[in-house]
Amino acid sequence: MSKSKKPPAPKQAPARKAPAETVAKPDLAILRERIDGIDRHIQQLIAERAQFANQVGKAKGKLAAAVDYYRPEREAQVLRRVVDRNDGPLNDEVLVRLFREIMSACLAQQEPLKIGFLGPEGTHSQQAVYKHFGHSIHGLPLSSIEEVFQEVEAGHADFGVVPVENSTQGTIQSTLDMFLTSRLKICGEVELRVHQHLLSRSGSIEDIERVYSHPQSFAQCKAWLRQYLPKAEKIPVSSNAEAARRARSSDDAAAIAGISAANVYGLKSLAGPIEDRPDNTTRFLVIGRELFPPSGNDRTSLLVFIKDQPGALYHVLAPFAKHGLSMNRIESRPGHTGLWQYAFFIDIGGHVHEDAMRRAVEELDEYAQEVKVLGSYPVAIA
Ligand SMILES: O=C(O)C(=O)C[C@]1(C(=O)O)C=C[C@@H](O)C=C1
Repeated sequence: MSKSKKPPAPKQAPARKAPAETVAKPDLAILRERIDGIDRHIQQLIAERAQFANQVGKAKGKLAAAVDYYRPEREAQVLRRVVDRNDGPLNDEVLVRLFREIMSACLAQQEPLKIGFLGPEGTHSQQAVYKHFGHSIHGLPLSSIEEVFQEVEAGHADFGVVPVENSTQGTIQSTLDMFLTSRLKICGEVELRVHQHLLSRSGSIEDIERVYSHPQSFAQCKAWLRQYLPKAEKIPVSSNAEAARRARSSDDAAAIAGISAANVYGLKSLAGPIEDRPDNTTRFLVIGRELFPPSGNDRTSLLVFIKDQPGALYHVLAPFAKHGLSMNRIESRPGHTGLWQYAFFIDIGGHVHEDAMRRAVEELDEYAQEVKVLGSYPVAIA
């Protein structure tokens, strides 16, 4: 969709600058009155929107649970329109966040969604949950990526959010490997800019003798640690939030974690952001029990099992090229069913309900031992 921009204002002769004393200052009381009026209007519109969303819920019929009302493809369309309409001054990310919260609250009128994530409270996974589902949800902090899959499979959680790759550190293999055997589907993706901080209960970096963090976060801050805390002991733990929990026990300990862990565990940020690359981003997948319809800008993830033989990779790639589909990512892993059998994880632009993708998958199916559609889901927004 093309972004409709306002036409440029007609050129005028530059206004002559008035002497300083004659420039009229905006009247604070008048401006606040305008803001009050706009707030009244926004509130009225939000209430009206919530009523319509409630009616949409009723139009869907008597459904069993909140998860049956959730429509990620529709939410993606709503948010893309927000981005298309945006002419500032707020940026796309901010506006998407606001509208996401409105939809989250509208959906929670039925019942809040239950979302499992790699806990405890304060992890980047929890931030990814809020970014994708808004705050009107019931978050379930779980102790491992495996447990997130199990809780969604068992129906105790409606969806799960798991990290799959980081721009600095690469793939999170334990997540990919879960898909080798899981029946769950990928229903969405979230991209989160990850900022790391050095957190401690003491106010000073000179006191720090031990640093706790997840191995991935240590790796993201390697150069910074070498420069500023070369002598401190680095202790790997299961999550950044666990690191923050440990760091609160003494003044000579610190954790590398997101700033939200500082609030949860009562710590101060001694330095941050401290990640070596300023564009450090983690991609998360939303996992659920069903496949949703196309949103208009989707990605499909496939798992293709293939024997290690000449031309294997060519046969995997050829059908997508033939049908004009672009591949974003391909990664091979040893399969789970036999020696020298390989599994390719592939991400391609498009949805399996669309013709080109359906045909490409059918052609691939003839050659591969097994093709598993892991999911077709809206491309991450802002
Ligand atoms: O359009 C729908 O199907 C709705 O239920 C409404 C709405 C919204 O607030 O816009 C709410 C929840 C869904 O996940 C998608 C959109």
